[in-house]
Amino acid sequence: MAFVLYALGAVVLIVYLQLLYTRYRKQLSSIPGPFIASFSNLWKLAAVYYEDMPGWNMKVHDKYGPVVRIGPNHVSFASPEAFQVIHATRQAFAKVREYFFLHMYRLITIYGNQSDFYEVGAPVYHGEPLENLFSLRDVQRHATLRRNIGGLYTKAAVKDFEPQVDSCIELFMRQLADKTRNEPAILDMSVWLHFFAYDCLSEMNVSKKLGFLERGQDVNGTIESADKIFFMVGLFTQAPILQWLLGFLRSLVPAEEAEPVLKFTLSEVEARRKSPHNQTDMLGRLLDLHLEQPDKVSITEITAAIFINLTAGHDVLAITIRAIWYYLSQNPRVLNKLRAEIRSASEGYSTNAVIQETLRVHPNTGTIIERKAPREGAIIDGYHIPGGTIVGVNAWVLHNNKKVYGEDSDQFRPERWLDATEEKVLEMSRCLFSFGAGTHTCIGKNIAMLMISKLVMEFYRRYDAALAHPEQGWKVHGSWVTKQTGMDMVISRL
Ligand code: HEM
Repeated sequence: MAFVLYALGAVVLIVYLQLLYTRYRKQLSSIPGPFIASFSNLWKLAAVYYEDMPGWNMKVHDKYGPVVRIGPNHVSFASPEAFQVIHATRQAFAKVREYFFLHMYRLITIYGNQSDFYEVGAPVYHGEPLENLFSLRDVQRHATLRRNIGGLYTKAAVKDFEPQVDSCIELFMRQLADKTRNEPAILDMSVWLHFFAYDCLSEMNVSKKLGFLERGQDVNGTIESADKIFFMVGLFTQAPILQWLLGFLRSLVPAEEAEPVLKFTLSEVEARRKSPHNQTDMLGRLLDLHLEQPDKVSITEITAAIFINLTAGHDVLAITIRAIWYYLSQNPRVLNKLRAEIRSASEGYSTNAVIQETLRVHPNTGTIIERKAPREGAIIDGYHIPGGTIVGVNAWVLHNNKKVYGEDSDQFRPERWLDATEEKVLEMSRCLFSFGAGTHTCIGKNIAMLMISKLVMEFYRRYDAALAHPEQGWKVHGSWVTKQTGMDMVISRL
């Protein structure tokens, strides 16, 4: 009995000392923020659990200023200057990767203050993480892979994928024509636009649609299971002990069983290697590169690239497309301008402004994008940040900066991109964080822009979309990603 009491006492003492150490950790204790965040990850966990991280993150910056401690070892920054230092320059900070001792440390403590966010981007396949551009935290390996395959993602290169995009738009338009044959139809566009994004991405990567548009439903629950993974990852990566638990749970089921997209990718790569044919899609291009220079890209890297293209791309694409539909339905003035441009078949300048402004008002990531302060530490916005601290900027916070975007930064106004001076446009573009920044800028940006601009032009040439229940608005799930649901819209022919 006495032994149990001693043991309990020891645990309580360790936890108490741990709390004190975490709360008053040298240098971070002077950074303002919610009290609970100074010694636990509960603030971050709750913000994600209640699906309002963008709102909570903006509020704490309004309350505490441009530098806020949002976790024991996590600091959120708001200023464009901090954004440049942490994310956007050549010397920007690295993605989070743990040192061995810290890894051990977080396993034995419930307050562990490091997280290894990007670990989750690589499913463990045959005992090894399937490392890809998103998950790679080794700066050198990331740079080499990006150099080797980056040529396939340039604006010029992705133009070759136009036939795939056209075939998906055609199918989508056929479905809409069918549904609106006799009268306007009410469709949940949060779902239909996701079907388009996913089918189109799959067609571009492996010349195969997943069947969402054809059948008008979430085939094999693929989107539902992706949603669950995104939610779990968003939540569990907020606290190290949960992240460890997530890793453990994931290790119980073979990755290709738990992640249908991995299973699909593996079978597509294998089938194409067995019977190669000249397919103008991303897989074909990657295999050509492998045949020409096998040392440049391995089959494992090709598999990983297709896997991450499909998983990293569909959800964020759908988020941007939904936001365009939503904001256009709320802003007839902008929609009329856009239509006039579409009718006159002009350059697409205001289409770009609409897309740009949508990416600004509704960024796809809802949390800070985590980076690690270098070993020697850094001075950011007047604070000395010790090495190893997790730092980052939340796009929702940055995009609401009134000095950069004006007093009406909370309004959807694409004209801000058209009327501003060249200098101002440059400043606003430099702070646009929706596609990430620096060496980790989204490699799929040109693919996304091609798909989005073509769909916008085709849809609004033929249809109108108005919220069926404008008083309800939509539901934004502000977690790691900022997915929207509940977008019943009346679709009518023009
Ligand atoms: C509107 C659509 C998209 C948005 C807003 C978007 C956003 C982002 C963001 C914010 C990052 C940086 C993440 C970080 O640093 O943690 C990123 C990286 C990435 N994205 Fe996208 N993305 C989009 C579409 C796509 C598509 C279509 C693909 C694939 C074809 C793709 C593939 C990737 C990959 C592979 C990375 C990792 C790049 C690297 O670190 O080198 N994305 N994306």
